[in-house]
Amino acid sequence: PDAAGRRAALLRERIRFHNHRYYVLDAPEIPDSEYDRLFAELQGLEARHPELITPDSPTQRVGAAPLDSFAPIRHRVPMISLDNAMSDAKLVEFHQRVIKRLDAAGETICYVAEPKLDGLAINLRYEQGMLVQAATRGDGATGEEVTANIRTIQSVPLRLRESDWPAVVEVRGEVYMTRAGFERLNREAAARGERLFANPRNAAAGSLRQLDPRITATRPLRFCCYGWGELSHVPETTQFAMLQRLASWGIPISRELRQVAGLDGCRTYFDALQARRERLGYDIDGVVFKVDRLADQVQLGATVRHPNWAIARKFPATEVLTQ
Ligand SMILES: NC(=O)n1nc(-c2ccco2)nc1N
Repeated sequence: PDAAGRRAALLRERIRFHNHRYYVLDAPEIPDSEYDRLFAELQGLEARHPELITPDSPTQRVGAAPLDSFAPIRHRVPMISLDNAMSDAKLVEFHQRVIKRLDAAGETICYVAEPKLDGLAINLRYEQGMLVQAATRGDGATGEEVTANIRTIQSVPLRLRESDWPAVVEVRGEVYMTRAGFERLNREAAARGERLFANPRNAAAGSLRQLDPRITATRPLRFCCYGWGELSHVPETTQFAMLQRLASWGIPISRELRQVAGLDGCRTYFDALQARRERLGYDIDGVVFKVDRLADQVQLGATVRHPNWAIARKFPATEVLTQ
């Protein structure tokens, strides 16, 4: 490609790097003014040479035409939901079932622990490293295609970093809104005399359900990965290592992700997150524990409704007193 093509490719790569630093790592390396200059230069170059525009260009995040409806998408791997443990006794029962099914009496099971985000579950499909499709969970078997809306979320990479990813990578995670983003959104809606959202989860769901991606683009949505769907091959042997790999490809994962040892490790993590619940900056309704070894997950399998290798240890419902 000629000089303009090379310059466009360089700008895309540098803007993608700085987007990752800012939106995924929350650790920008350059001031906003320099970022804006790079972005404006790429926009100018693409305006003069439209043939240089690529689907993964950072300028292609805001969709144009609104849709009439969302297309149905059948999940290659069903998106099943977590079973809930509403008490410590139920967590003990879950752990004892794991021990029994793995015939692991006397062994210490390693679990992966993370906050249970209160948003909505999404599947992101990447082919050859490019984001090609995004779908809601729906009923677990069939969801709705929301690709244009998901592309407006800055923390969702349009193209995976590195090049050691499998040909097909389906990323699963939660689209959510921080409390600060939710409160700013409602302040702006109130100033315009519009209806307010009841909570961040409804605001996130409502923003993704917009047929016009230009509206979604104005909403402060975030994405956090917690797992995966179809993978052409699985390059790691544990849940924790697999999530670190997804993070190396530019996918945001929870900074609260931890490996914990056995039932006591789960209890300690649960108590710690419950104590910090109000200071996280985003709504969680519990913590999730998953058996770390993928071979154990396969051996434990799943029922029609839930995996046998994961549990959501929920917080007691808080009494919300409506004024
Ligand atoms: N909502 C949430 O934070 N989830 N949901 C899962 C999940 C759902 C099915 C398997 O894993 N994991 C986490 N952290």
